[in-house]
Amino acid sequence: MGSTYTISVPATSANIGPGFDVMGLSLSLYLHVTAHTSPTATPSPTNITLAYTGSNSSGLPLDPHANLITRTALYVLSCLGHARFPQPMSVHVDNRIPLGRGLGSSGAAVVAGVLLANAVGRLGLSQQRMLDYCLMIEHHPDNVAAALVGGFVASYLVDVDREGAPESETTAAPDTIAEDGHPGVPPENIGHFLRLGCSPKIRAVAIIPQFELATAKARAALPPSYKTSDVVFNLQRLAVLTTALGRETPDPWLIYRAMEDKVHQPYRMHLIPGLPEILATFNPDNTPGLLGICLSGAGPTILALAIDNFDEIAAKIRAVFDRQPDGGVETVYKLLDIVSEGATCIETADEE
Ligand SMILES: Nc1ncnc2c1ncn2[C@@H]1O[C@H](COP(=O)(O)OP(=O)(O)O)[C@@H](O)[C@H]1O
Ligand SMILES: N[C@@H](CCOP(=O)(O)O)C(=O)O
Repeated sequence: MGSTYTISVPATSANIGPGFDVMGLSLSLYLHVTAHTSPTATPSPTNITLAYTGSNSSGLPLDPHANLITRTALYVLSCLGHARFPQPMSVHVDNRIPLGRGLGSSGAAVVAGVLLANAVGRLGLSQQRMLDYCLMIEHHPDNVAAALVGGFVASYLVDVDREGAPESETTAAPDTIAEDGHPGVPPENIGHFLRLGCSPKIRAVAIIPQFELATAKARAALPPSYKTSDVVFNLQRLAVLTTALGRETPDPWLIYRAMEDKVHQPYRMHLIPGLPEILATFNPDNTPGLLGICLSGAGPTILALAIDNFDEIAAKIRAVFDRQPDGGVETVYKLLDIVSEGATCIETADEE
């Protein structure tokens, strides 16, 4: 008898201002992957037939060795001695997370691939071990940790020099890392995470420009070193932010200031028309309900955390994009919840 595996992975917003490569929030927008065993299908070198539906799939490769989800799954299986899927399977992807917008689409794809391998190969990997595999593909832990465990998550990689973690890449795209070759069996426990409190009153206003910005390009814009005062600026804010979002009644100005950043946003301004004005203009006094505003991940999406007046906040941010030169920047608005559940995988036995 065959089985069906249904995997859901949330989108994530990384950084939340000062927490570059550290913080992630999981959001109510999902990548869904369904895999059916096809016992009567002819075996193939990978045993995978891949198909996509939905709008966020154009241009994505259907070759199992090139596609980020199946490539990740094949990588995990190969580390554990399986050259391919144990039996022929049709894998169907319904992706609601827009690509290259700073909402963690690649992190979600990697997490889905690891969960898929774990399920079809009956590998019995712990959540911690799954994170190790994710980190061999996507070297910054913020998106994958939040997508895997859900909620408001802080994470770190162990020291690369002493404990063998993959070096945090600044220029390589997630896609190029695994295509370069097999990243190798991960060392144990290379990433650690902690779920933090987040008030249920907080919702996420996501303003998504209708252009893609590859994370690799936005990472390449960052400088090789930082001024001590800029690092201290971020550390001060990050320490406050970790607790400020969890208070039952969020303090808007405390959070607003705690979401400022001098480590990545200033260097990415030129890649997102409107970002300087958006960050400089709106605050809790002139925009009631607003708690804080930042670039989501590597951008170009803007993330505003808020407790009220969501549509008004969205309209103000969108108006800035509308006013940009050469006809403005088209945007889509999504009001998202911060979800406490991370990635899930459910197995059901097919009826005979
Ligand atoms: N569902 C998916 N299936 C296959 N590949 C995906 C999927 N989601 C993302 N990717 C890959 O990740 C790339 C986007 O990654 P990235 O530049 O890091 O942006 P994002 O901020 O969306 O994570 C896509 O161009 C694609 O190559
Ligand atoms: N910390 C990373 C986060 C990238 O997130 P994504 O959603 O844009 O892939 C960075 O800022 O580069």
